[in-house]
Amino acid sequence: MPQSQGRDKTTPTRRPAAVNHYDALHSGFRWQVPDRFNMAEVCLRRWAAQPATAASTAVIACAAGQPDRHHSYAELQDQANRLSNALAAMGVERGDRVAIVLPQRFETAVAYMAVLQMGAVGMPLSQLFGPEALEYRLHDSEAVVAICDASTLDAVQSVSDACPLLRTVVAVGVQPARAGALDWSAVLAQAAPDFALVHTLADEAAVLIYTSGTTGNPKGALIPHRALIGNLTGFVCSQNWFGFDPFDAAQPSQAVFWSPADWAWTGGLMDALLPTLYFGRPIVGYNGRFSPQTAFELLERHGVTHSFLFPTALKAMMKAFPEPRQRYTLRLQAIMSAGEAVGDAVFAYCQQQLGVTVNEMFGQTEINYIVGNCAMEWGNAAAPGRPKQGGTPLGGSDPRSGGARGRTGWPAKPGSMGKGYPGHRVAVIDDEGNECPVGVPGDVAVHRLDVHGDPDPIFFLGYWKNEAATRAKFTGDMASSWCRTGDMAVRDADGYLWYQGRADDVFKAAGYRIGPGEIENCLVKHPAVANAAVVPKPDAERGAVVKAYVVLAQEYLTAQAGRALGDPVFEQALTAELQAHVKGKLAPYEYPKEIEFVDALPMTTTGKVQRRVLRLQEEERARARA
Ligand SMILES: Nc1ncnc2c1ncn2[C@@H]1O[C@H](COP(=O)(O)OP(=O)(O)OP(=O)(O)O)[C@@H](O)[C@H]1O
Repeated sequence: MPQSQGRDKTTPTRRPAAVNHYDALHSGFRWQVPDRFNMAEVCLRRWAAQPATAASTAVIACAAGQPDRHHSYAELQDQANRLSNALAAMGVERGDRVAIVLPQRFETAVAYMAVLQMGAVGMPLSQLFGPEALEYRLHDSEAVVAICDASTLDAVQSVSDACPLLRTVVAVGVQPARAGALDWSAVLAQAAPDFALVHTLADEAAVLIYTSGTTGNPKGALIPHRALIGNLTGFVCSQNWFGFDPFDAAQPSQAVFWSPADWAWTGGLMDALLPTLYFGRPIVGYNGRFSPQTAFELLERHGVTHSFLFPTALKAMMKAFPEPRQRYTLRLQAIMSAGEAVGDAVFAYCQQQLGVTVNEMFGQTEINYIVGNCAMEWGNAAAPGRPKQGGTPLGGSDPRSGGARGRTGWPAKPGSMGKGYPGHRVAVIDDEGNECPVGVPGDVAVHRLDVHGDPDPIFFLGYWKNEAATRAKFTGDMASSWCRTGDMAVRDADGYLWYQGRADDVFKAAGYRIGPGEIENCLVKHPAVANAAVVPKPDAERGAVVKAYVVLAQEYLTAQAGRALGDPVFEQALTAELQAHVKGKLAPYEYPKEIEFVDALPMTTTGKVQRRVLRLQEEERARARA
């Protein structure tokens, strides 16, 4: 699997002439987006319909202290059909929002497939959300049904009165059944096992995903079915992403996928769960808390070959297990990382300690998979344990044909987030919407039309009930203009983008533009530092000075023999050491004039540092000082 008979004709299959470099990949690529397209058709129905693939594993469900459970594509389809029928009986119609408030478990995959195949709109909500966050999203989205489990039922029920349109709550695995909630097993047992998929328009809404709220109030981004097609060049261009040519029936894959990214987040849903099912492979779903040890245990136990590991997870793994292969046997072939800048410390760790060139990706909920590296070097002997690969479906020389070996994509530059993936016209633009010259920072933007003038399918449909915010995202007419990401980058002479920070996080100190990412990355390279966040501290003379909030690595603290945080001598010495460390590596004006040691940084549920919270704290403190 995947088999040729299961291959859908809707995805980017065109092979340009054999080429060996980025420009040709880019210009040779044409989108093929059908009028009608449903994510559940390509992620599930085509596999479940074929005897050869129906019995293969779709989800490996794991939870601490419980045996692993393998669920096949056939089982996934059967359960999804039953749930679709049940939801229809509850009055759910095409276009209605269904909240899926579940962790990584088999039923979560069932819920998405059921909702998608009936043309309703899935709304992922994290199990980590408290009542306030849930109420905001359930109310704003006007969801009619919420599907929960024991980890989320109380919180959802506590706000259901405040969400008058929420008619039904379904509870997975909650025994005894709770008043006011329908029991999942009973609901599915009573429902019919056949369901006819709704052939949605490619442009029709599939999921409503609220952004993580790193920079402000979360906005609901409405994502159409076609966005999965838009993501595909990213998936297949990512370095050895699926470890096989997904369009080559003669090369069955052994790829196994796992990501700690919550399936309720764009990264977990659109970059892990759905693409794994799209390629007919098994995904490990771990229902439990992330820890570096759990991560390595899962990678080893399931022989995970492909993982989306966001930078916060990788940093924690790097600090806890600097040499993991001394303890764990890993089969990793590909790591994608996104959500925050990867930085060269983590990049080096992946290459040297995990044996994989990390493929950094950049995107956002609204336009998900737009920039990245494509470091495929077919027949690359430097990558231990990596099987021989097929050619990229987007073109490129194929080593099996005896043609030229070497790069088919574009190699990763450590610290850079890569180039625009084929099919997406990506640029760095200024305030007026003009492309910035090489080396000049600007806003990363994607054009609605690709290099051929065809609409790029990756785009969201707009923000839910927020036309003003939708319009503000574009430089002009929504159908034919640039869409700003709100993230700053510079482009180098080779066309690689170097992340500078969110427009909101970049600040000026003593007249210099400071992008926090570079300084944070430098701090994390010091063995004492587990994580860091850099923000401006208001300063009467210089406007602002660079301030770093630092979380120390547990291993470092343990080795300090009695010296600890709170001891001013220890803190002063360490501050001076960290300042010298940054001064030795970056521009003189970039070193943090002030360092504050903290136990933890404010994070979103998706594992991103909320610099905004720290910045506001600094502003408040400055007001109090004045
Ligand atoms: N490779 C990367 N390097 C640096 N930052 C990245 C990278 N990939 C993604 N990001 C950051 O993540 C953002 C996308 O995250 P997401 O869509 O989850 O919402 P959010 O921006 O965190 O939430 P909100 O819009 O509510 O503040 C990007 O805009 C960018 O700031």
